[in-house]
Amino acid sequence: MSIPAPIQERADALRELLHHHAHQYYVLDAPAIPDAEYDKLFRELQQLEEQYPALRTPDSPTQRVGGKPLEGFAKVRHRVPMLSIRTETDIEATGARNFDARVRREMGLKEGDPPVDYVAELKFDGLAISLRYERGVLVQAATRGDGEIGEDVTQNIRTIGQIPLTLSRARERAGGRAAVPPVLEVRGEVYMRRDDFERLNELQREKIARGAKNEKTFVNPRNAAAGAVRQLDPGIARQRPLSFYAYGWGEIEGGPAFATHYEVLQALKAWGFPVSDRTVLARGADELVAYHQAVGRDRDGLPFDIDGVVYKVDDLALQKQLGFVTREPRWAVAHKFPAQEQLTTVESIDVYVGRTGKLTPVARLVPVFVGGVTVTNATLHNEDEVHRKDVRIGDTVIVRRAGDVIPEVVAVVPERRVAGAPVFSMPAQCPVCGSAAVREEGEADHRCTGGLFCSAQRKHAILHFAQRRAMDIEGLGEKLVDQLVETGVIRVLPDLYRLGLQGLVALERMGEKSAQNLLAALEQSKSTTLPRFLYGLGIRHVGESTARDLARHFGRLDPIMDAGVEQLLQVPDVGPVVAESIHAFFAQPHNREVIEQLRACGMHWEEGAPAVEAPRALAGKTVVLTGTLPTLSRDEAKEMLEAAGAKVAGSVSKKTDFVVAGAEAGSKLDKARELGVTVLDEDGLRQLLAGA
Ligand SMILES: NC(=O)c1ccc[n+]([C@@H]2O[C@H](COP(=O)([O-])OP(=O)(O)OC[C@H]3O[C@@H](n4cnc5c(N)ncnc54)[C@H](O)[C@@H]3O)[C@@H](O)[C@H]2O)c1
Ligand SMILES: [Zn+2]
Repeated sequence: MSIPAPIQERADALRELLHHHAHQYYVLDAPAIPDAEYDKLFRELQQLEEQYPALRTPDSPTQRVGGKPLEGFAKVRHRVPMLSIRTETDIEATGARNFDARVRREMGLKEGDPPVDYVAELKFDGLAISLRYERGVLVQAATRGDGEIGEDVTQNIRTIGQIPLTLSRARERAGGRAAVPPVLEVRGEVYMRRDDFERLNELQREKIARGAKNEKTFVNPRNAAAGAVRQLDPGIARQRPLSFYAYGWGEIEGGPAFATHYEVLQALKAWGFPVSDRTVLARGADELVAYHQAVGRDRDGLPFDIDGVVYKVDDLALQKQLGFVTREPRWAVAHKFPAQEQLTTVESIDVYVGRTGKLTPVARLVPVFVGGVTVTNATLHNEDEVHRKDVRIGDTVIVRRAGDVIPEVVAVVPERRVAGAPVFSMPAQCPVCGSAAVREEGEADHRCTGGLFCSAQRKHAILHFAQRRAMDIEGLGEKLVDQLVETGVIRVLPDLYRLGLQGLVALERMGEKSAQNLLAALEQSKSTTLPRFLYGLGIRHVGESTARDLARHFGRLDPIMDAGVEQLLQVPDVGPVVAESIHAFFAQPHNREVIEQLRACGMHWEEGAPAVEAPRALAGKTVVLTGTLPTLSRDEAKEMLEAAGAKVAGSVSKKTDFVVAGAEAGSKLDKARELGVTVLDEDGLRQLLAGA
């Protein structure tokens, strides 16, 4: 049959594309598209080749396993090849039934003949490894590579705690039948748990934030695991938390004879390998279907990623009889679940304002089915994340949803970017209320500064204002605030003081008595103190003690509202971050308006004169600490001294006023004596401070 030119062209294009992506995935551990996308292209080529067998070339991706070994690793020739597994459609039930039907046909079983026994296993999403033990000792670990030749990764694999370096002979000694064979190749999956993965990426993000070059975050646990195993530097591999499950074997020489796959797995367990407790015996297609469904239900709750389940014929003689096709055994099949990563398009990048005023960029997506649910948006965390991933409107992106983790944009597919797509920037104003949005130094998040006015923060602001340590409005709890805000009764804080009995009684679950009590509490709250009022405003970084300091320093509210950063810095314990935050808050006209309205509602407090700072007892004194004090730590002593106004210095000089010396004080004490500086012990220090 001759091949039509367009078909030939498409097949060539697919082969090239698949080669490219296989190289990215297997060799570089840097997949550029999600597996689901790769599988789609793969199936398309497979179908063309089935239709036109002449298209099938030995180097076609459909005829080969994995990728070439990476330069830099020694090569290992597998004595028993490491194969791939045929994937059944991910449509419910049919995957298992098709497989069972095929096996029965191959074996010449008829309807009414007994069901076939299978082992059902999880399909771990990691990296296949072959572990070679000679006389019970791990001598070599190799990746699958192209199935024939893998990479020697023994050094890296040795760092994985779950992989035994020597096989357990406990059973053997106990006279069990699981005597350790002189040669044993164990095959299994190296993977990374989801929590380990999240932690690793968190660390990576911190490193990048601190300016580390050549560091990156990982797209998914599989990618992180593969990257760690195929790492030329075992020092780095050691820092990556990896886990392992055994599910098969290669060469076995000597040792006990096994009749079934399941028996071998039990022996592997006895020799010290982790074997998943979700590995079960299943009889016939029905039990496979039930297994697929049960695992599908539990998938999100597993601590690691799986991309499906694997069914294997249990009887080893039958396995042999069924044999292999080019790259896959006929006695096993993978039955996949909906992919946890998919491609979709970013329709817009919106900025969401949280209840505490935090701005979060969110990608609105063309709806996509991923990890078993339809996802329409994904968090982009913060400005730096958007820039690091360089996500832009119109981009094709990989979205991941695994476990209960919220969907995330893991990467952009750069080749599919629309020309001229603008770089994303965070808005300078809060998209909800229009107040200035600021990002403090050393912080990743932008925040809305319109805390009192912003409707996104309304509930939070009211609850904060009402709490015991602020306005102390008894009876104004979370449920009531929700109701008041959601029904539109309260739009801004001062609306609280405009509540009437009738309006309140009209609310759900509000009796007349509690309404009266609330009104009384509100009335009472009008008479307050300046520190409570300041604290109640919910200015970022202004806790109760800063509110007290501000009130004491300025005496009245107006000068605080009008203070510049420099003036705010005069307040004890107010540093640049706090000063900026206070200044930004009062710079918002909306916030000032709300404060004016509150005053107009009758909110009042006693105002006083600005405090004259009482001079602190050790102001201007320089103190040096040396040696170990009996009860105070160095930090505690330093803190106490600084609170009393002293400067704590690192070395003794003529300018030193006191040296506080503990046990094992060294040269600093000698120097102090030499210069005639007063030396104190811990008691002396306490007396000095007490006098302060
Ligand atoms: N995103 C990309 O660009 C890209 C490129 C190439 C391949 N891929 C992905 O890689 C996979 C290709 O398939 P493959 O040939 O590597 O084989 P496979 O992953 O479909 O199946 C074989 C592998 O399954 C693993 N496995 C997990 N649990 C197992 C168990 N209980 N028993 C036996 N094996 C188990 C082993 O590592 C084995 O090598 C596909 O999922 C494909 O989407 C993606
Ligand atoms: Zn706002």
